Amino acid sequence: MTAEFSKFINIGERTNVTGSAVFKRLILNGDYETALDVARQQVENGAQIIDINMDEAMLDSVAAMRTFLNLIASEPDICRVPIMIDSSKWEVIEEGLKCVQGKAIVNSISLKEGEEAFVHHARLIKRYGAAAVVMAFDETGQADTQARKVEICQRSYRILTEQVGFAPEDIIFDPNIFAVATGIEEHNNYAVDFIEATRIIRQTCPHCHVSGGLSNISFSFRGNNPVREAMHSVFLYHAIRAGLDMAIVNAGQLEVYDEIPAALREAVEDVILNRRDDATERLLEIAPNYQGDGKAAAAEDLSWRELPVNKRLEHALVKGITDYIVDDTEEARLAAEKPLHVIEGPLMDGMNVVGDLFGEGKMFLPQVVKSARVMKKAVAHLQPFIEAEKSGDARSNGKILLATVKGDVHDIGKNIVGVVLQCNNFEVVDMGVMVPCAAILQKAREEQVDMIGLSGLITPSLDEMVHVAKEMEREGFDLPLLIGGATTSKAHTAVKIEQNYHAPVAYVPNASRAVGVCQKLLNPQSRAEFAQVLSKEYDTVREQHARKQPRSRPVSLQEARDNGFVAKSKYVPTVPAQPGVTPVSASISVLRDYIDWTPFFLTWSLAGKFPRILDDEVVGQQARELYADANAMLDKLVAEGGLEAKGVIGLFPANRSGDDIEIYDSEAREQIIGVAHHLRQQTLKEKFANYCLADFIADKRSGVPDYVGAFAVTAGIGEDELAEAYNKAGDDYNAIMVKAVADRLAEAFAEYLHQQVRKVYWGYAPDESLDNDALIREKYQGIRPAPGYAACPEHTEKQLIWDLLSVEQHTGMSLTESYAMWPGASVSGWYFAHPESRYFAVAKIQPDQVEDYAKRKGWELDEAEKWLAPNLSD
Ligand SMILES: C[S@@+](CC[C@H](N)C(=O)[O-])C[C@H]1O[C@@H](n2cnc3c(N)ncnc32)[C@H](O)[C@@H]1O
Repeated sequence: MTAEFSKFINIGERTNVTGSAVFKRLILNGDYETALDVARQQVENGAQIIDINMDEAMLDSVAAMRTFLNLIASEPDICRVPIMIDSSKWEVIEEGLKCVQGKAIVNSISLKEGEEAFVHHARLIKRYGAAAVVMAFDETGQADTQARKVEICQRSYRILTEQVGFAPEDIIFDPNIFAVATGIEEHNNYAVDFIEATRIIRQTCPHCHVSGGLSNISFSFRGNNPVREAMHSVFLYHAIRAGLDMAIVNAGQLEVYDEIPAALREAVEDVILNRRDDATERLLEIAPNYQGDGKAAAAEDLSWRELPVNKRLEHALVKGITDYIVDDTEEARLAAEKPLHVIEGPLMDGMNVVGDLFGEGKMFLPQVVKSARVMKKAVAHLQPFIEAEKSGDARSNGKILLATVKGDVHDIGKNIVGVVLQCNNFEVVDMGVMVPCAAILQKAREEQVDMIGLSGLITPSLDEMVHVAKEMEREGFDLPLLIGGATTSKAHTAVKIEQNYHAPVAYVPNASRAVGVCQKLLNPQSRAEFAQVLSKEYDTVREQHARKQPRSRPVSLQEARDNGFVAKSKYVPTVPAQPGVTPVSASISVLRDYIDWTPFFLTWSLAGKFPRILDDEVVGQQARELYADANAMLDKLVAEGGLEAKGVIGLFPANRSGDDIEIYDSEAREQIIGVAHHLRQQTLKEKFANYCLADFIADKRSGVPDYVGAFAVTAGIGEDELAEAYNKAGDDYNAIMVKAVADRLAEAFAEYLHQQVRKVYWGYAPDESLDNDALIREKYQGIRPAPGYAACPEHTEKQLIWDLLSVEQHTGMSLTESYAMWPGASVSGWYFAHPESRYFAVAKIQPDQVEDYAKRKGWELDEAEKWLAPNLSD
């Protein structure tokens, strides 16, 4: 169940004029800006694909689709998820396909109008490299029974794969979710028909996907959301097990399966699984009880204290309660033959329950980390007794070495993985951050570990991981290798790492996957089988990668420059009120008001936008607890110190020279004190410019005096020491929490300082008045692009900021050999004041630009290729 649930993809449904009255009104009124917010909110709320539908009689649907998709294309925080172009009109779909830059999904095609039209549309979709939703619909109508659903999908599959040459992994069947409990007897088996058909389709049509529109199932309970949500959860619970791997859902409206009151769950399950003839009547009977706040609030319940000690230990572990753990552990020790038996018995049993619940999606990451804290406390209590008896160590599932690679300092994700593995009885040897390859390999030998896990956040770490894999091969290692971290991906693992090392290499996208992967790789029976699955999967990824058409046509650097950004408005740059370099500091009590909390919850794998996440049906309770813990940590930091925020800014006369920005010592503009080198987008842009950050600064030939700013801030001075102290006390939870909070404070500092720069230090927007929400949405004039991010992806440019601002001297922040910033909780970047300046992605560049960039930087070509690797076409 773990794997099925964690692979399930939810598709956002709000950007659909037929399904959302709000979205329809916005589009009809031409308010595309606010409509974009609807799309953004969905992504922020965890949608992994967004469905866009403009089928409305009053609309020019073709034009509306084009306009909206083009706007989305320039919003990096929206277009990072795939787009599903949803229309019943082919011309709308085709227009959509022309606009979407990444891999699109067409929703939908079917055999409704016969084979010829179906094949024709499929061929066109294939030409665009898109995937397709294929409805279970044929010449005689929409499939309602299991047999018809299966028959139509299998027929479609044969036509698509055999006649059209459609990649099977690009086929998403929609076998029609219809409403149940309608009072019409023939409808009673609809959910079962869907679930069983899904099972057969997934078995008989290899590599295909199955999706559906979830809300249909509960249509007859409109107006009773608790019952609808329960129906959705129960249906998903069974359908996902049968092979449903995506669905159009409102992720915020799902009840946790295990939290559905038992009587309601049973009644709903009777309906969904068609278990009794009177199922509908029984559900109708009890449904009103759950309307409104049918679920009574739980008072603190200490009845678990009455349970036998083993069950109390389990309860404390599952609930993360440390209050009684030492007493309970002691009671268990006195009753046990040996102290070690308490660990191997009730404590491990309890942790297995935690592991299972987490694997099943019934527990969330922060809860698991809290469980680990309880476990550590119990083990710490037992340790002296174990040592006194010299009764040896408890047997673990295996020993895993974890390290953040050389040049990288980020470790929150790695630490979370470490804790989750420990919770599942793996022994973890954590080597920390910036660990050179040789040290990793030496330690692996010394400790005789069973597996090595590498982590990294910034793009240069990808190369370092390739290096480690090659060295493992050269030195004859045979251990499985795990790859994880924000910039790693299955594609990179398949294309760049796996082929360099003969033993299994597994890409682990998040902490919840780590346990399953490690278990499979460490069990001698399943290892070979899993290694085969992995290697097949990587073969497919490599094939797909090789087949992938370039998303858009490249243009020459000259053509790109000819289509550079030209300002629409007449803009006169403002002279900075306080030019030169200014060290700055801020107190944590000020910065906490500028925190953007949404990414904090994501760090802990809770998806949803703040503050709405606090009331979320699924994760709300967890989110509230986590938020309270973070604020308690902030209170403590304010009261006791321990964490310090320091920064420095610089505002300089500057002018553009080609794609470079020359930075001058003074208004005379004679002495260049630094040159910022920028990259230009190099794919064909029909409606937009080929952007380069230098375009936002006046050309030196224009004679217009312009300015650029730079900043570096950290809120991490002291974070490592604080985390270490928590670690020593066995409190992983707060060790991770202090870093997660420091990370938020650093971003808050960047936001706060940028505001001060606009209003005071540079002073080009003295009257700006924006609340924190507007600041987070970047509703202000100007941008602060950060080297390593999409508009300026080349990391070595941070060195110029360090030199111009004497960053190390003013703040203590340093750069590693991969240009990661230390402390980890740090942010740096440039300030641009131009009212039309914006973020964009440089994306893939061509050899002519690489050569030009190398020349400008004074580099050999291979050095340029190394640093620009993520932007080069393979
Ligand atoms: C990563 S978020 C950080 C702010 C967010 N509120 C937070 O607290 O995490 C946005 C920042 O990333 C950087 N950024 C985002 N997109 C970028 C792009 N395309 N190019 C350069 N920098 C970008 C900018 O510094 C921007 O202010």
